[in-house]
Parts: sequence; structure tokens; C-alpha cells
Amino acid sequence: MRALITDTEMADPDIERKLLEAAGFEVTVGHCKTEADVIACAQGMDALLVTYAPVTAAVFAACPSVRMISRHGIGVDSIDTDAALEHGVWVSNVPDYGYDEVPTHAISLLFSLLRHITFHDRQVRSGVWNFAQTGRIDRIADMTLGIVGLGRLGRFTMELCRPFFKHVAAFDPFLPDDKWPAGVEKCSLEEVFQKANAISLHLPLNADTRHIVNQQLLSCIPERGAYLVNTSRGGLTDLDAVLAALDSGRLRGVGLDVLPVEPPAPDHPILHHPRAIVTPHAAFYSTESVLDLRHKFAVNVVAWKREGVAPNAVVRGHVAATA
Ligand SMILES: O=C(O)CC[C@@H](O)C(=O)O
Repeated sequence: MRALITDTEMADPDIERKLLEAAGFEVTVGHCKTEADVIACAQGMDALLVTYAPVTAAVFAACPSVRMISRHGIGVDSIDTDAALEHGVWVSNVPDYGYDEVPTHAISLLFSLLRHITFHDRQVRSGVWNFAQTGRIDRIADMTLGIVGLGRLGRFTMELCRPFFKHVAAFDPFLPDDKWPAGVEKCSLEEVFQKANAISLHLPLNADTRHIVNQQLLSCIPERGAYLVNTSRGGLTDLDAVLAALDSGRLRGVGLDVLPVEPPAPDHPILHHPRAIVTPHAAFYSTESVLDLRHKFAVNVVAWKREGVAPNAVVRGHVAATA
């Protein structure tokens, strides 16, 4: 069987290669960025291991040998899962890594915003030694924390942050009442934006959530303003609306680990906004989480070859004869 690592941030994906080769795969490493790159490299491949390369309906149509796709991470938004289902292709993700990294990154962004850390730092470096120069700073203990999405990462972020805040308001339309955390106010999305002083997004990107943070939602924030953190996917936010809300003061600051287009153009206004903190899609990253991720990313493919079904399947494909 043949496996293609479509794209990787590693100089040498040795962990993946060793696991795959030991299971009998012939491994190719590509540098695919576009749909056309994936189509060119994936001919004759049985399995694709994908980081950011787009796996579109056209890829499924043009590469009928592909029967399994493993995504390097939790989000599968770079893969057309409807087309995968239509073509009987398995799609797996790695749902159980970065449980510490993403929440602590979200919290770092949140507290940096609330305490104006990066803004102060910039001022000090430019020769201004004045704690009041960056504007109003409110007491966190009097604030309401807003969490959008109470899945594994949203919930852990909420639990870690909670002791610092007076109140927590959350939105999760899929969480049944008996699983709802005690003491957390169950709200609509609009209510979270009305009530919270600091909001963290923890949602997958799909057709229902694309641009969920738009001008209309941001207009729910009262005049006192709120802070917003996104460590999920850039496509959740309409970035023009976010910039307008920063300028109007409805958003007092934003911490974005993810952007609709990554990396952004160097002259993108979000990179030059004084009240924005931007990190390079780094929330998932630590030495330990990446080792765990890379191992599980490859093991999904190895297990699929051995058992004919893929673990952590987001899309169930055709069951193959076991090897
Ligand atoms: O693969 C990456 O580089 C990041 C993965 C992360 O965004 C995820 O979806 O878990």
C-alpha cells in the first residue's frame, strides 16, 4: 500500500514514516499547497496524511485509489467530508491531543488582553513608561467569562479560567442539560456576547459556523465593550466585522491564533491594529503535544490498514479487506 504525506511542517516526518513503513506502506512526502498539487501527488495512493493541503471534491473525483485520509489535528475543515462520504473514503482526525496546550494558549491570550500585557510591552519598548497609557483596565474578578462551545477544549478552558471570574455564561446547543456544568449560565450565542466581558471561541468550522462572529453578533456587545479570543478556526470570524468592532470599541481587544487566511498578508490591518494580538496557529503546539499528534496521525492509517476500519473516524468509508 502507498501513503502520501501531502504536506508537513516537519523537515523530516520521521515518526510518521517509520510507523507507516513498519506497517508495510511505501511512503511519499509531498509539499502540496493547492488542490492541483494534491491531485498530482495523490495518484495511485491508498492513504493521505494531511496537514493543511486542501482535499476537495475534485481531489476525490480525480484520485479514486485513495481510501483513507488522516488529518493532522482535530479540525477537518480542509477536507470536503461530504465528498469523502460520497466516495466511501474514511476520514480520521486526532481528537485527543493538545488538551492542555489549546486551553492554556486561549487563557494566555485572554489574560494578556485583559491586563494589556502586549500593549504595555509595546509602549515600554517605544519609550513610554505609563501604566494608564493603554486605556481602561477593569478588575477581572468582577467580570463575566463567555465560552462559546463546551466540547473538550472549551470546557477545560472554562474550568481553568473560572476561578478568576465572577460569573460564566456559555453557549453550546449540542450539550444536553444533564451534562451542563453546574453554575455555568446556559445562554444563546447572542446572550453570551451581551453578558460576557471576555469571550473564548471553541467551535469547529463548518457551514453552520462559518462567519458566526459577524457584524450582527458583535453588535450585541454592550457599549462597555468585550474582549474576544479565537483559538479554533479563522473562518469562524468575519475579520472585517472584527476590525470594525475594534475600531468602534465594541471589541476592546482580540487575541487571534487563527485567521481566515494563514499566513495573512504582511499589510493586513489586523497585524497592525494596536489592540490585536496575533499568534501563528500555535495554540496546539508544544514539544509533547506534537509528538503525541504525529504518532496518532500515523497510527490512524496503520490501524485502518490492519483492521479495515479507521479509528477516530469523522467519516466512515467502505470497509476494506484486512491486510
Ligand atoms: O496541524 C496543525 O498544524 C494544527 C492542527 C490544529 O489546528 C488542529 O486542528 O488540531
